[in-house]
Amino acid sequence: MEQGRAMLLKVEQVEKSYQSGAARVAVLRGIDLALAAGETVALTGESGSGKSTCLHLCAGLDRADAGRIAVAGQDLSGASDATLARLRRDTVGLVFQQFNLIPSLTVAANLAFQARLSGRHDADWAARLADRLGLSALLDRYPEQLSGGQQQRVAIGRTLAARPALILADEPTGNLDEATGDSVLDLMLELVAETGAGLLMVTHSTRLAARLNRQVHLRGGRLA
Ligand SMILES: Nc1ncnc2c1ncn2[C@@H]1O[C@H](COP(=O)(O)OP(=O)(O)OP(=O)(O)O)[C@@H](O)[C@H]1O
Repeated sequence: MEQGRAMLLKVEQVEKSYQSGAARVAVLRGIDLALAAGETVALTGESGSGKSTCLHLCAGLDRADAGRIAVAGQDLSGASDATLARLRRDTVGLVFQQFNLIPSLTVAANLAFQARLSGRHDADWAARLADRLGLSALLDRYPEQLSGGQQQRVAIGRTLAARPALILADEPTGNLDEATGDSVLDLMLELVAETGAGLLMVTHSTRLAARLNRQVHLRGGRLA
């Protein structure tokens, strides 16, 4: 599978544990994962199994205790904080459960924010995204004037607007009802296909997971 396809994300024997009181709790005990450009992978696992931890490490938001993670050929292990920040600005798009919208900016400005930072703002693409995400009538509103589901769609749009090579999404449709969640996932998959990005998406739903190219399951600190 690796031949001829650029590996966007390569995780090798990654370990991570947390201090809990006097004890050290091993959350990831040597996980391996490879994701190619254009590939969509669902990451499932019980609550507390380490899915968010895995995504945080891949985004360079936290560092692994052992093993190696490379994103678009960049090794994160020895990378400086500045390099990791640049990677998040230029290469990786994050959609987390907390939407982290900027309260003082309108929906339109929130949508454009990431793309502007990475120098990839494209007004036509942003307008198309807003339209497809059902946000066109809400562009002048502020985040506090939106429902949870609307905020989630802005968070998704903001990430896609910057056309990241790798999208890391933590339950991106978690706040949406089933029908809206389905249509937002449809759209995400369509846009991911259109931009050629790779997608690693955490979900609790086996039904949604089945719609991605591949499913990996985290159990006992290992991926299967
Ligand atoms: N910063 C931290 N300090 C200590 N323990 C942590 C920290 N972050 C996560 N943990 C613990 O690590 C384990 C894995 O957490 P994580 O959030 O990665 O799981 P998850 O699979 O994403 O769970 P959920 O599906 O409930 O979001 C949990 O037991 C959690 O309590």
